[in-house]
Amino acid sequence: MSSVNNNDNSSNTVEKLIKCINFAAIKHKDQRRLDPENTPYINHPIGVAYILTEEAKVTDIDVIQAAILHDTVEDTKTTFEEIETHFGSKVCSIVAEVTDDKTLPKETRKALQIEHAPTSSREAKLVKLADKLYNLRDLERAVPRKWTVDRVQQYFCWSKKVVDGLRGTNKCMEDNLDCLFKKRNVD
Ligand SMILES: Nc1nc2c(ncn2[C@@H]2O[C@H](COP(=O)(O)OP(=O)(O)O)[C@@H](OP(=O)(O)OP(=O)(O)O)[C@H]2O)c(=O)[nH]1
Ligand SMILES: [Mn+2]
Repeated sequence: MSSVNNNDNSSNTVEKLIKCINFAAIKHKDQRRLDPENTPYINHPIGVAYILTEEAKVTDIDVIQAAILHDTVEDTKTTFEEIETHFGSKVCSIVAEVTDDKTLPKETRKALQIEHAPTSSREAKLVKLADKLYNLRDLERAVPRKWTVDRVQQYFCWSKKVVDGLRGTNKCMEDNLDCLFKKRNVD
């Protein structure tokens, strides 16, 4: 029966995704976005994964899992050991590539993103492109609490420098990002 075959593959994929979503939801449970509505933080990693599946047409399950988990180590007490134990070494390595070291000064972290973008793996580049696209769209939608108009513009300018190092990875996301940069006169 064909349903047996279908079930084998797709139920495994669904299980992996629900496991990631559940893990990230628990880890981010006390966090909110900085928008005026205090949106739950988990909307961001889920939205990043949704950009990858719906717009970028990415089907690599490791990339989608890494997208859902991408801010857990950076922004919560989650460790890379936990990620590796629950989700394996491939997903863990993608998450590691897109995780900033929050012990470094902000200026250094921002410079390192620009420096590391061109040499990162294709999988990490996909997650980074979707992360930037989500955050820039979010900035268009609402200005985060305590952010000045100038800070918003600086974020666009810095993002363009990171994105320039990620090019040649996914036309759909790069075109969408370029539209946003153009609207802001960022080049
Ligand atoms: N646009 C927007 N961003 C918000 C909001 N709430 C939280 N953020 C987060 O803020 C981060 C960008 O703010 P910054 O001040 O530049 O960065 P920092 O957290 O590293 O200090 C993003 O982190 P990130 O996802 O790790 O990406 P990255 O920009 O550090 O690469 C983004 O997810 C919101 O309401 N709108
Ligand atoms: Mn993020």
